[in-house]
Amino acid sequence: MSMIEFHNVEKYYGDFHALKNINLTIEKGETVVLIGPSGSGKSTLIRTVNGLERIEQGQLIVNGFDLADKKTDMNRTRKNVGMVFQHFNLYNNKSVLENIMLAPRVVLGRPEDENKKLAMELLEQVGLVDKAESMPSMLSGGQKQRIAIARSLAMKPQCILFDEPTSALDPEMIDDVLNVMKNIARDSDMTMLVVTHEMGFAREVGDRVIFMADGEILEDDVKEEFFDGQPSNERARQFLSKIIKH
Ligand SMILES: Nc1ncnc2c1ncn2[C@@H]1O[C@H](COP(=O)(O)OP(=O)(O)OP(=O)(O)O)[C@@H](O)[C@H]1O
Repeated sequence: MSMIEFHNVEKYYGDFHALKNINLTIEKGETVVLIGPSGSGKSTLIRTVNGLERIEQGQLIVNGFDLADKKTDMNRTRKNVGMVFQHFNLYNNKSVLENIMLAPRVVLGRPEDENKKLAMELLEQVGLVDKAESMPSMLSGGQKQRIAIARSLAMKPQCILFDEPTSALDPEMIDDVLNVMKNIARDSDMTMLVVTHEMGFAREVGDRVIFMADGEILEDDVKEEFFDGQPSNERARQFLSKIIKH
């Protein structure tokens, strides 16, 4: 069974056609990078995978559950699908440790000692053990994002969605976050779907690169084909030459 399957998916915002005939299969353990110009539908696509956006037509199967089916229990589906946002979305009135422990405690009922042990291990993994008792307001953007990643991992999801995780960060923070993501891609069998403009990340750890424009997927290539060959789509070629130049 694949992790994510889009079959002829359509999504509208009122009259605006945001996703057009999306067909896409992502296998378990794959790291897929989604790129494209602003407004092309990348966020919309990624947000359909954990039900933050509902689809109007077609079929979207995530870990065996059909998200277009109103009877599907979205809470159950979401347990398996983590998400990391551009703006971190930490709970500002809770400590770093509490941010990481909250969902596993409430949603999974994980026992407190086991929950804390895993949270500390994850803090170690993202290099922030010394911040366990800090409040989010005391952290830099890069540190907040690494905590947001640890919080997502604490649910032990099978799939994790990243929506421009480094776009809101100062340049010197970006590598710390990308390195955490690279380690996850290398060391875990988690499926990762990543919207990013960081082509170094895509080249290094992506398995596939998908290019979207105007709500459509115009390219879906293994990364060697995308970067070392030339994307066959003209718009993808232009986009790539523009972002690689900058
Ligand atoms: N809730 C909404 N209501 C109406 N239109 C929306 C809504 N969300 C997104 N859109 C529109 O859908 C289109 C796709 O938006 P989306 O955020 O998915 O693009 P994107 O490729 O992620 O862009 P960016 O790189 O700028 O984040 C845009 O034209 C946007 O204005």
